[in-house]
Amino acid sequence: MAQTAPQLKVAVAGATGRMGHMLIEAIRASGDCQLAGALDVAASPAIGNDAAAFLGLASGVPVTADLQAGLQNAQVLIDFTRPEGTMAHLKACRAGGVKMVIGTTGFTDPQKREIADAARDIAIVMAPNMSVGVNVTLKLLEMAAKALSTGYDIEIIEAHHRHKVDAPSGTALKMGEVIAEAIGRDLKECAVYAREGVTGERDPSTIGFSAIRGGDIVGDHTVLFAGTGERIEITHKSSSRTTYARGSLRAARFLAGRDKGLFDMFDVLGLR
Ligand SMILES: NC(=O)C1=CN([C@@H]2O[C@H](COP(=O)(O)OP(=O)(O)OC[C@H]3O[C@@H](n4cnc5c(N)ncnc54)[C@H](OP(=O)(O)O)[C@@H]3O)[C@@H](O)[C@H]2O)C=CC1
Ligand SMILES: O=C(O)C1=N[C@H](C(=O)O)C[C@H](O)C1
Repeated sequence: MAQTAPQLKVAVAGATGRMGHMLIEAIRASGDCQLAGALDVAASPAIGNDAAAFLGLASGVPVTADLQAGLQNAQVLIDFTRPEGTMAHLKACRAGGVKMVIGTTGFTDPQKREIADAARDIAIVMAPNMSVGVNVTLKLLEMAAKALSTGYDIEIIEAHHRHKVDAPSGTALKMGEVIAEAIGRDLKECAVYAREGVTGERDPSTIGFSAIRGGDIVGDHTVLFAGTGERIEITHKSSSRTTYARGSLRAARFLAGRDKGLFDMFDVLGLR
């Protein structure tokens, strides 16, 4: 008799959001993962509906706001919601021994510390960008920043859709952190998030951020190293959210072999 391989049981938080839908579609198409739960806010009109109804399909998994019900069959929760939602899900996952892939952005430092603390009990992959391309770009930036640490002004420009609620994007901040670390600066001390009025000349030790919001832009990031007589631009452009969903499933599979610890996409992709 043919043996069927065991499937990874994955729950999705923010199941009716932009990423939630992409994830449910990717899980159904994967062949090795199974949708095991679908969470959303209690006020969502989709509560009680089948989580795959937006695809015209039946998964047998209802959208629920009850964390215990949504997590009871899951090995991993993939969370693309808001920081306050993620923190509530984190507590439930820690209590229930459910691993987490966290794609949500906009966390405060205390929230990040709480996530790191939870990783003493459960395995977590957390990254502001799950795409392979962005994570390879982060490695390119590390190299470029080291070579261009003096004589080049560093500016990070990001553009996203009109619905995005946090700025700068988590990816832009991560780019800033990677660059700052590569050249021995502290992003908290050198980041400039806004310029208006008489700003004075640019301080060469700063890293500037600019955020554009409009239309349906999926996510563009450019790091500009502006020198005298030349400038270098390293750009990544997302044209579809499928890359984030595929990366999230890679992260979920990576967690299948881990019991605890905090990991990122460098760990998942072997880029460390
Ligand atoms: N790491 C990565 O690769 C990527 C990260 N992101 C990040 O993922 C997050 C979600 O993005 P996106 O899918 O576009 O956003 P959406 O607004 O489309 O989806 C968010 C989902 O989370 C739900 N939600 C909102 N607040 C809460 C809460 N307090 N508790 C539980 N659920 C909640 C929303 O429900 P409702 O709509 O009913 O309020 C919605 O279903 C953002 O932080 C974004 O920056 C996005 C893309 C890639
Ligand atoms: O909100 C989004 O859409 C995205 N958010 C992430 C971020 O804040 O970096 C990743 C990607 O850029 C899309």
